[in-house]
Amino acid sequence: MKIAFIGGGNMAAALIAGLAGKITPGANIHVVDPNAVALERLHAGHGVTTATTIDAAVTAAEVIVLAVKPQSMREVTAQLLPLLGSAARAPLIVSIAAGIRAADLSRWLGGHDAIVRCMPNTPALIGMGITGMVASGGVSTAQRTLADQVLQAVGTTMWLDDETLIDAVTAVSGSGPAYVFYFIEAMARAGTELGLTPEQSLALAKATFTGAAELAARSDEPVALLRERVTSKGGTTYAALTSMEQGGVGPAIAAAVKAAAARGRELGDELGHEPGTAS
Ligand SMILES: NC(=O)C1=CN([C@@H]2O[C@H](COP(=O)(O)OP(=O)(O)OC[C@H]3O[C@@H](n4cnc5c(N)ncnc54)[C@H](OP(=O)(O)O)[C@@H]3O)[C@@H](O)[C@H]2O)C=CC1
Ligand SMILES: O=C(O)[C@@H]1CCC=N1
Repeated sequence: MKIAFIGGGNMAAALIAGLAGKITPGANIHVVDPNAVALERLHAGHGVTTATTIDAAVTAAEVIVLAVKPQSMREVTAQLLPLLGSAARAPLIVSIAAGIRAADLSRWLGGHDAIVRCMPNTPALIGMGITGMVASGGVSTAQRTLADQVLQAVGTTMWLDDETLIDAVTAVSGSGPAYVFYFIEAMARAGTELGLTPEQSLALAKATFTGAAELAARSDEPVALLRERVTSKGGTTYAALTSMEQGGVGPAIAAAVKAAAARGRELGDELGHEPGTAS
């Protein structure tokens, strides 16, 4: 299987680390990015082929992953369009960009509608990603299977029928690793303020997240019950959770997740409209 990546930044690097040598040899992965240093790192690490501009090797691939910032997507599709027209067969386009809608991509790509819009996350780097995915009308069964194979190589996949839900996936699991890291940082900082060394505190916070997340993942019981088992009556956890309730932590997290979803929709509106027209 030949896969091309347009954009070789953070998320592409996480996906390539999970894919190269597993689903396909690194030499079958072609990466385009203007940054020669980033390309050299990917080549040295995974044996991928590289180019600084979109070339024929991109359209020779069965799958083209669009992994640029949403703001770069229009420019990239304009560069891709002439090459797509001369490709021997229509490749599957997989977009991982937040906000950008499949209909806009299809329009920018001259009506090409073999598009899977998906939202992975950076734990893909260690094969523990989760990806929400939606297929547009022109995606064949074989191409859907292909997209699933690619994203399953870096974790689990969840197919959705309704593209608008991708903004919710983005808000929960796409951006989610950052919320977890934020929580780990805050807990570790507090532990240091309580007298632990930074190393001790960080190790405790990280191991607690790993252990609790794994316990929740492996358990059939409700997460609320797992939480209650930690919470001894009148004990320390009760004191902490009461403080969180009083501080509005739950609603603040809900508001943060909704802000991410709203930003996804806003990016789609802002970037999807034709220049010079209202969005
Ligand atoms: N980071 C994450 O956790 C996740 C990101 N995503 C999505 O993935 C996409 C990429 O995000 P991320 O990897 O974080 O961003 P990065 O900025 O790290 O990567 C984007 C890369 O694309 C390059 N680029 C810009 N223009 C072009 C072009 N014309 N042709 C080829 N490459 C180009 C950029 O180069 P330069 O920097 O020189 O402009 C950069 O190296 C975004 O759309 C984002 O929404 C989705 C899920 C999770
Ligand atoms: O922050 C962002 O916009 C991207 C999308 C999901 C994770 N990172």
